[in-house]
Amino acid sequence: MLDTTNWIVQKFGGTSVGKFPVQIVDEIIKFYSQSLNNNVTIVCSARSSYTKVEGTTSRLIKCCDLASQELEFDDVIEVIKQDHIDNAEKYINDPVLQTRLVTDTTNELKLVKKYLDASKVLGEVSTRTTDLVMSAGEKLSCLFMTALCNDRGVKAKYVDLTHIIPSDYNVALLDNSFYTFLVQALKEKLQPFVESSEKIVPVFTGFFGLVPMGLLNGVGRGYTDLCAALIAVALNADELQVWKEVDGIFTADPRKVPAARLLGSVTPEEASELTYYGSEVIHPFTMEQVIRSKIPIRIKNVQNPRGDGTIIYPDNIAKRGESTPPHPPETLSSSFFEKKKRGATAITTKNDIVVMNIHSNKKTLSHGFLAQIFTILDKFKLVVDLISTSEVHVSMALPIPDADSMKSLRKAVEQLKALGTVDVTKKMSIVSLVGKQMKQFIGIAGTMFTTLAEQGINIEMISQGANEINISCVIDEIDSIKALQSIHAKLLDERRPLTDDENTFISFEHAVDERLEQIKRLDL
Ligand SMILES: Nc1ncnc2c1ncn2[C@@H]1O[C@H](COP(=O)(O)OP(=O)(O)O)[C@@H](O)[C@H]1O
Ligand SMILES: N[C@@H](CC(=O)OP(=O)(O)O)C(=O)O
Repeated sequence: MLDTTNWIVQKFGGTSVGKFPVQIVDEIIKFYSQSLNNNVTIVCSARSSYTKVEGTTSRLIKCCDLASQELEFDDVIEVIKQDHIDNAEKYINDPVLQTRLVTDTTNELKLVKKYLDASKVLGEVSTRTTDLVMSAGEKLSCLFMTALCNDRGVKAKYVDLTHIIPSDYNVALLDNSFYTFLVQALKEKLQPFVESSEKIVPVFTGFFGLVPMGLLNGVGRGYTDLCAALIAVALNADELQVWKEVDGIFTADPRKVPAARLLGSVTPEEASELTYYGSEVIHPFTMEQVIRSKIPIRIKNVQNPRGDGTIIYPDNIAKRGESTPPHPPETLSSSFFEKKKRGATAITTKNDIVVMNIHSNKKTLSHGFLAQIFTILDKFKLVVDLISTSEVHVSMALPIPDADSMKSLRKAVEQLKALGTVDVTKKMSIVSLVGKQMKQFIGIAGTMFTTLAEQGINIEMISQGANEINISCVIDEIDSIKALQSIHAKLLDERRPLTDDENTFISFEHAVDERLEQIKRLDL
């Protein structure tokens, strides 16, 4: 028998809560908890009415920046307050629930003001204060979603995770011992719901506490995915559902490549690479936690809740309760296990890339040369996405998405000039072809680069990722859409004629779903 707990964790992003709250309650939470009779836990991010960059988290971070410069931030808090009060008045019908929500919202923002007033006097906002201020985004969003559930006939209870990590808890790294500690703490928060005879949906703030080095440094934006993953682990959930405004993971960004196809399944490694190289699908730290507990992740669309979505699951690990894949039950068709995806899975681009070339002046030994370069980059907190080196020459692609990182780059270049000649090319883009099986597929890199040449696109730098599931190159940003569309047409469009190398190509897209279905039918 499959070992199920009947718990499902549903994570809703900030723009989904901002734009589709009623659909979330009526068509998603109600469907799973009432029609399918699952036990549902929901985890929400801070609301964004339009886009994440203009959303509540971004506004709260802005308040921290202003306070650290001893500038006024009250206007920004007022915008957040008004936005949430208007929202409460628009969606919550029950007057008691509405009044309570408005009061709770006002009180949370008073607290934010108190923290920031103190910081403004000091002219410094500590990482702890930044975390406390940011936590308000998820608190406001979850107070609202709890009220909305109760208003629409789904019994729900708000759970605040801001203080789940004790203030004296100290670690230098967010390693497995930290996550194990957090999962245990989450289990304690969940216990009353698990033991309750009444069905109550816990609404967890998608902000999991004040981490020792600060959440932005330790995890970064998009932390709610990780929070939801840890809750799924604590519940031993049957599935973690990440609800977005896209049907799942496509072979390319569907906004840029109209011919992109929805993928039935991808591996966690592929999902991580796609997210890192420009397709913001899921926070990369999320996967490790749930996969360790053998919990599948499903990406689904709030605007199309009955769609299958995309499942993220390893192709070499048995699901919970399932025998290990190398020894499949004999009744499973052997052809099923022989299916191999032979080509690329998806293509993505990442803009705002700067290419930096450094030619050594040969005054340092080659090993010292690289060490010094990285010491300088580290000092200015600059990240290197791709690198190619020879003894005296280094080419690097660095993501420089904003004015602050550009300032850091300029300072770094000044210091790097002591090592040799440095040149910098801005407005570049990384094109990455991702696929778990690509490493056995010899012609694929050749086809990718020939396609770019045919389109007259100049390649500045090439790198085949060390993990062998990613082939990347750097091109001019202006050519990125043309590159995406032409490589997609050659290597990912199913209607294209197969190349010689690909005549054994068999689609693997629904492999995980199929495998689970077959095993369920066997009633092991
Ligand atoms: N390969 C891809 N598959 C699916 N979406 C992609 C891909 N690459 C880029 N995207 C874009 O990522 C976005 C993710 O969805 P969205 O729900 O807007 O994110 P969020 O959860 O952060 O609000 C979509 O707008 C989509 O166009
Ligand atoms: N609100 C946070 C956390 C988050 O995960 O957001 P979202 O789920 O909307 O990407 C952020 O903006 O980074």
